[in-house]
Amino acid sequence: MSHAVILMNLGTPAEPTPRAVRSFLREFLSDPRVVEIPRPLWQLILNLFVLPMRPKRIAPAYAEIWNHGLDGEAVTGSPITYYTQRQVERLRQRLQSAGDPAVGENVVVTYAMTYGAPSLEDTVARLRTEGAMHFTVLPLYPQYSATTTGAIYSQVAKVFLKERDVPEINVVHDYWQHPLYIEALANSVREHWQKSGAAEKLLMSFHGIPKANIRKGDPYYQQCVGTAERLAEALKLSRDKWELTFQSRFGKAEWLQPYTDKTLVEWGQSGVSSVDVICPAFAADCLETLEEIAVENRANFIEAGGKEYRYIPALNAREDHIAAIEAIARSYMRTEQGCEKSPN
Ligand SMILES: C=CC1=C(C)c2cc3[nH]c(cc4nc(cc5[nH]c(cc1n2)c(C)c5CCC(=O)O)C(CCC(=O)O)=C4C)c(C)c3C=C
Ligand SMILES: [Fe+2]
Ligand SMILES: [Fe+2]
Repeated sequence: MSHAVILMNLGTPAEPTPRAVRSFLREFLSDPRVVEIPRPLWQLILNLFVLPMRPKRIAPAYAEIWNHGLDGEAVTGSPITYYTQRQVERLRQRLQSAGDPAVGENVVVTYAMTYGAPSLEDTVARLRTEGAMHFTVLPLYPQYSATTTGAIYSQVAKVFLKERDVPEINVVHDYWQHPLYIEALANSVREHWQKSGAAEKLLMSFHGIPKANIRKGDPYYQQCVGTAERLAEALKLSRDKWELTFQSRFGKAEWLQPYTDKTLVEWGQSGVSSVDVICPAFAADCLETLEEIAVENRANFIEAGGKEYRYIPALNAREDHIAAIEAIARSYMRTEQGCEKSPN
């Protein structure tokens, strides 16, 4: 009998083809946690406009990042899956060699994706047959949003809906202010500065969500601001040296601002010559960092007059990141509770 730790991230298409991207986007964008437009209207828009067109446009971008890593890392397949698998391996090593008998040999570490494969449902079913009694689900989203972490809570509830003896489940809510997460981010910036020198500005770009979600109570914006302020403080950066922006806008509604792409163009035009970009909301490099930030926005900035643009990789499987993830997982695991089966 054992504890199972399940790392979760968004997911990715099975292949970088329009067909596979369409199937992934259908599942992802049909989730009412992600798009809150009333169902019949959204299903119409999704089936008439988004799914016939977007996959053809996005598949070539996926093809560009497929098998491509930063700093010569030999990535295979989709980077988000590759890095999540490396995180699992490193966390497994740390937890299993911890010498803590309550955790030690009894802990199983694996991952699931909210959309695409492997699903949470399949993963939990497999772990149950292997004897897992306690589950710690760790969404790799440092900042809570109903569109990401909230969607995982919904899936957890659904997976156990038909079970009589529901196991003990802990879901990590957020970790934007965890000191080890902030420290790992700060270390990654400092290492980058040591290698390449510090640029004029540090841009902290977070994945956006619709602005209306914040008005309805999503705490995501406040947690992004909190993260950015803590990171700037750890780096001893004065307020004029950094900015917080939001990327990856989707659809016609107003999203959180300032927008990353607009800010970089304005900076290029107004004489900012060098910029370092970090994406603290992404635990693993993926399409939104490797393509949108490292390629598209670089081109925007240079075209607008900027000279040097450097993307600081996501924390991925860095040891200090895994140390943070380990501490967060442990704080949610009730190891003092044994894993024995109830007497019958
Ligand atoms: C309404 C649409 C979307 C919301 C809200 C949203 C929030 C959100 N997403 C992430 C993290 C990731 N998103 C990724 C890709 C992606 N996101 C959307 C749309 C919304 N995201 C789309 C349509 C896509 C697919 C690409 C595209 O068609 O543009 C990814 C990368 C996946 C990969 O395969 O590499 C990540 C990671 C967060 C953190 C977030 C809210 C906080
Ligand atoms: Fe997204
Ligand atoms: Fe246990």
